[in-house]
Amino acid sequence: MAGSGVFEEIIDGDVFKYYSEGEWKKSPSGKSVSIINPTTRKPQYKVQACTQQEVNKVMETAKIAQKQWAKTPLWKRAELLHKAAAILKEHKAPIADCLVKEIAKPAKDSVTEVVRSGDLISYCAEEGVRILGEGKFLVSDSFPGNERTKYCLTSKVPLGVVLAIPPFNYPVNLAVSKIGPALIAGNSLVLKPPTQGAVACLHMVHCFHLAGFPKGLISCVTGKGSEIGDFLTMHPGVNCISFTGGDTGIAISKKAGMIPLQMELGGKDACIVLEDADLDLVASNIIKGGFSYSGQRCTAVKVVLVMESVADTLVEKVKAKVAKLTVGSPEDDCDITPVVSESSANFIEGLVMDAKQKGATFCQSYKREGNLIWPLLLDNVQPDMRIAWEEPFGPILPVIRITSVEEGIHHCNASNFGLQGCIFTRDINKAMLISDAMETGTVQINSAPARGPDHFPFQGLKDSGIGSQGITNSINMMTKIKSTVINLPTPSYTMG
Ligand SMILES: NC(=O)C1=CN([C@@H]2O[C@H](COP(=O)(O)OP(=O)(O)OC[C@H]3O[C@@H](n4cnc5c(N)ncnc54)[C@H](OP(=O)(O)O)[C@@H]3O)[C@@H](O)[C@H]2O)C=CC1
Ligand SMILES: O=C(O)[C@H](O)COP(=O)(O)O
Repeated sequence: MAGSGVFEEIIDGDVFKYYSEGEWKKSPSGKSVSIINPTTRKPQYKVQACTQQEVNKVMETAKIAQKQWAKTPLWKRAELLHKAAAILKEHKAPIADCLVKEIAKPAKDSVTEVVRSGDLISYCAEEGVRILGEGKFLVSDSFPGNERTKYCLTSKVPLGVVLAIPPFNYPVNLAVSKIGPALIAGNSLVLKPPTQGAVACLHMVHCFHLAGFPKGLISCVTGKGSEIGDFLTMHPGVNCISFTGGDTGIAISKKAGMIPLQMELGGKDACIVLEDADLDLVASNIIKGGFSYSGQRCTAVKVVLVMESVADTLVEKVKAKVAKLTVGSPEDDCDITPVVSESSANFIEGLVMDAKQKGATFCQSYKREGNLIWPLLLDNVQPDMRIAWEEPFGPILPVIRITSVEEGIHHCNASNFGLQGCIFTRDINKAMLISDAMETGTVQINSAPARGPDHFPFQGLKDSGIGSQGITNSINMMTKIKSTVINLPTPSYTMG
């Protein structure tokens, strides 16, 4: 049960505490925020509604703790991260249970998210000691007009205080994908968890507490993004923001000061299917890519662009697989579970009704009970339908029939998003040409889009983001280069 056993100290009555100065605290605001269980649609948990005062305190202590942490040897930082990873994995069951109740993620996937997060932290520790242990040595005589009188030593140094804001769909994993790189690189970290997913995040933060990280190095302030978000992102104490979520990220990037930003935002990942594709492979990937976690993944397949000549066959294969998807509660580990909120379900329904009115072919009847929406494949979608362009973040998948590859590439590139895309063909030469033409951060050949494995680079173009994630890129992004130049009175060339 949440807040029991080793997690007892993170709860006060029925309200979960926030984490500041190495301690679990109640907000003097006396206010709390309810977390609604997407399945029951009833309040499940409560968290503190932190105020600007608490944010100020957290920033102040994060700055002080970072100075000391930057002087902590890399191997010691890595050792603590490995310890936190082990504790997190040891307590995967209660944390996964929070995910089931807060975001209706199927039970098995919830456990996978926690285990994957532990592995991610350990990989950060290993990668960090390697890449941060190396710098550059440059000599001056490679630039015209110089003798060898200057040696330049460069190293990667921390940025300071990193603000991490993850979204609801991977609250734990997308939090540690920011925490791990920030800490190994010598930064301190302030986490603002998504409201849906906050309790899972608080449990995860307690695992870092139990591992023995210094006081103030990690903090976690809870509350609605709409209430404390601006104060956090515009806070002068923040030296870097790593954000994953929707359009909010675009607004943040306009408001944030002159600090490095890492933004992973929405996507409308296209799946281009050529005539020579293995249609069974395509159908399986459309199911996995389009419907896992009920389509609530930024990397979900969000539009299928299939050559007309194979469209009928492919649609039949996908329909047969959709019929086998189980629909119900996350506790029962169903494939399709309730979407995160009523407003999200209403938004999805709006897209479905628009497609209906404009003449899309419904491969199943539309069905909804509360936040639970049955999987739906929409065929013969046309460019004037909203579903052709907008991200449903739900189990609804549009199919657009194309008569040329160029038409598919054009649709993909006309989107304001550019996260990932995929191509199915047996011809690698064609696949490469199409991949090069697609304006997306990643193109998968013969598989559905995916962020993982977590050390792969992960980036979005256009409205899909700024910068690149993935463990190595995040560590590098959360550092800056510092040079020290040794000036010699006379040229000196090293002899062998
Ligand atoms: N590219 C990627 O890697 C991913 C992209 N996404 C995208 O995220 C969206 C769905 O996730 P969702 O969580 O609803 O996204 P949101 O953008 O609504 O929220 C993301 C985070 O931002 C917080 N937030 C809200 N308002 C502010 C603010 N003014 N300032 C600072 N933070 C704020 C939220 O807190 P609170 O919950 O309290 O409102 C939450 O922690 C989809 O568009 C999806 O594509 C999702 C996952 C991965
Ligand atoms: O949050 C998301 O949706 C992701 O970053 C996608 O992750 P996945 O491809 O591993 O599901």
